[in-house]
Amino acid sequence: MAGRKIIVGSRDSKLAVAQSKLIMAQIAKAHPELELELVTMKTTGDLILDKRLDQIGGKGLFVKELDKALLEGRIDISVHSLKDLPMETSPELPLVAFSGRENPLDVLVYPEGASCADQKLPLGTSSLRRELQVKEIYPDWRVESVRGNLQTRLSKLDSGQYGAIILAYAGIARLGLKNRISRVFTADEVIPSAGQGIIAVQGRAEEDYSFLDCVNDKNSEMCAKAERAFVTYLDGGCSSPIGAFAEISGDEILIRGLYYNEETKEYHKGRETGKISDGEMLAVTLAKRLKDGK
Ligand SMILES: NCc1[nH]cc(CCC(=O)O)c1CC(=O)O
Repeated sequence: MAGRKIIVGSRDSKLAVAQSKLIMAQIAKAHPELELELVTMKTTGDLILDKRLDQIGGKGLFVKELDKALLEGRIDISVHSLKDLPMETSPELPLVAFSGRENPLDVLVYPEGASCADQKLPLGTSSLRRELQVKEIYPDWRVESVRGNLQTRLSKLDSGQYGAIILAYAGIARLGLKNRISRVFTADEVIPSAGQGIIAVQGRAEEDYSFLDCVNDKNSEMCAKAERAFVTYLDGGCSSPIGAFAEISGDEILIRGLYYNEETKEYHKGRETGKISDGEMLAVTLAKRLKDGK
C-alpha cells in the first residue's frame, strides 16, 4: 500500500499532541511507506473550564468532535488518553490499539521551586476519586477544584493558588516535566482511574488497521479491558468516582478496584488476582463483591 496517507486526529492540547506524535513515530518507524498527517481540534471538555467535569455532565466530553470527524472520514484514526474515553464505544468506532503503559500512578506536584507544600493553601484536584483517597493521607487539607489542561493547571499552581495539585504521572512524564513530580502515590494509596497511562487508538469498523500492530501492547490491552469491565459493571461514567487498576506479573493479573456508594457516601476498595485470560471476569467479580459490601 505504497503512498497511503493516514490522517491522525487529536485534541489540540500539548499532551494530546505529544501522545499523538508518539503513536505517529511508532507507525512511521514500522511503516515508512505510509504518509502521516496530524489534525487537531478543540473538544467540549477543553472549552468549558469553569466547572468540575461531573458538573458539566455527559460522557465523552473530550472525544465527541473527534468521533464525528472519524465517522465522516475527515480523519482515519483518533488518538486519546484511554482514561478520557467513555466505557461504551459505538461498534462503528472500535478501539483498535492500546499503547504500552506509562507509569499509571497519581502524583502530588508542589509549586515550582517549593520543597514542601503549604497546607494552608488548597490542594487542587477536580477528581472525586483522587479527593476521597487523598483525604485518608491528608485529612485536614482543604481540597479545591482545578480545571484546564495540564499546562493551565500547572500555571495555576505556580501562581500561588494552591499548596499542591494532584495529576497523573503519565501526563507529566509525556510532557517532559517529570522533575515537577514531588510525591508518587502508591496504587494502594490512590487507585488510579481505568486506563490511566495508556494511549488508545480509535478507528472505523471494518477498516484495515493492521499497520497498528506495531503500536498495540498486549499487556496494556488485557489490563485496559479488565479495568473497563470493572467500571462498566458499576455503570460509572467519567463523573462517578471509580478506580480500577490492573497489573500483570508473570502469568497472573492483579486488579484493584474502588467503588463509591452514592447513597452512603462511602467507598470500598478491594483486589482480585487470577489468570490473565480471566481479567475481565475477575474485574466483574471484584465489582460485584464491592457493590454488595463484602
Ligand atoms: N483528565 C485529563 C487527563 N487525561 C489523561 C491524563 C494524563 C495521561 C493519562 O492518564 O494517560 C490527564 C491529566 C491528569 O489526569 O492529570
